[in-house]
Amino acid sequence: MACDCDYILPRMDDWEEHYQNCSTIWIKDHGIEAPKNSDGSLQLRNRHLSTLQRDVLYHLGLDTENYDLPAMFGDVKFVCIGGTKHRMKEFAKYIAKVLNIPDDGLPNLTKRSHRYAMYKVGPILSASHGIGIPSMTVLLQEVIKLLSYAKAKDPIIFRIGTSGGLNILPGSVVISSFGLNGTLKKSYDIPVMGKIMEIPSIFDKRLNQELLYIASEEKRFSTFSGGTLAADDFYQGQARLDGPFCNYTESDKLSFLSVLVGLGVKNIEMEATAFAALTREAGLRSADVCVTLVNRLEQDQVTPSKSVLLEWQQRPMLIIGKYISKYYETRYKL
Ligand SMILES: O=P(O)(O)O[C@@H]1C[C@H](O)[C@@H](CO)O1
Ligand SMILES: O=c1cc[nH]c(=O)[nH]1
Repeated sequence: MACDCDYILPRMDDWEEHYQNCSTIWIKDHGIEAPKNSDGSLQLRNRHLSTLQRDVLYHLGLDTENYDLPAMFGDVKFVCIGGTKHRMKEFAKYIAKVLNIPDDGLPNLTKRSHRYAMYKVGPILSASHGIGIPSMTVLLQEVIKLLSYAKAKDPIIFRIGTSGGLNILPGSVVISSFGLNGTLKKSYDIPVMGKIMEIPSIFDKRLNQELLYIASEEKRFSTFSGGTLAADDFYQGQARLDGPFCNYTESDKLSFLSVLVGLGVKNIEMEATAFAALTREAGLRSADVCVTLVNRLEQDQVTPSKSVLLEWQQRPMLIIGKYISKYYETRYKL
């Protein structure tokens, strides 16, 4: 198939075929080669793992000896993660309806660990990750190992989250094009043995554009593509004035937020950098799709009612649900 990497929007029908066949897409989007096996399963680049007789995925409550991971998870094509157990169960129920798959009561597959929640509906895995980068990366790294051991083929992973918006109407959705850390760098910086390891935090451009295209059909709310500040804190880390500590002024806050706007940042949450960085390192295509709960240029507190918040949290689910059903429609011509 001829390579035509610059198309995105008009030819949605052959996207999957194109991804499978065009080896330059990943490199174009990420600047590195995807570490994948020839069958599309993830290749773990850690030679120490081969010395383990069994690998215990401690926080998932699963391991490679007592569970047949290829039989349990080998068919996974899409993984969706998000902060809360409730949201991820709702997503599992929603996607079961969209794909017309019985949901078998949705047992929590991580119940032996009591840490996160994970549900499986056909080829879709839905897992909660808690708040912030450390909690999310533990879940994500164990899911990456799980997908690799299961030999899942070319999986795609989404985060469906909530955030504070910058200059956009609350209830709008942002699909992150890059993650910015608290020092305004496009990287996930993690101390490893006394030194900072920096990993770029740029999202897959093509997936971002496809999701934006799909979201543009939705008329009840607006969706934007833009940068996302991944703060290490909900309060001072996000320039809020309503935390228990604060030694800056409202004008400091507003000038910081306008610096962010000038850098193309559309929203603030607490995971985007690490999510972009680790999925890119793993060769996993990913997108971070978050609804905004508040316009941070106007207020700090999250004040909408519970029912409004729950309705807004369904918006990223709608976009991802449409993407997934489009994937199966185009593949199986449903
Ligand atoms: O996926 P969620 O809604 O948990 O993402 C954001 C970022 C933090 O984890 C949390 C803070 O309220 O919400
Ligand atoms: O303002 C917000 C709202 C949700 N989540 C965040 O991290 N920040």
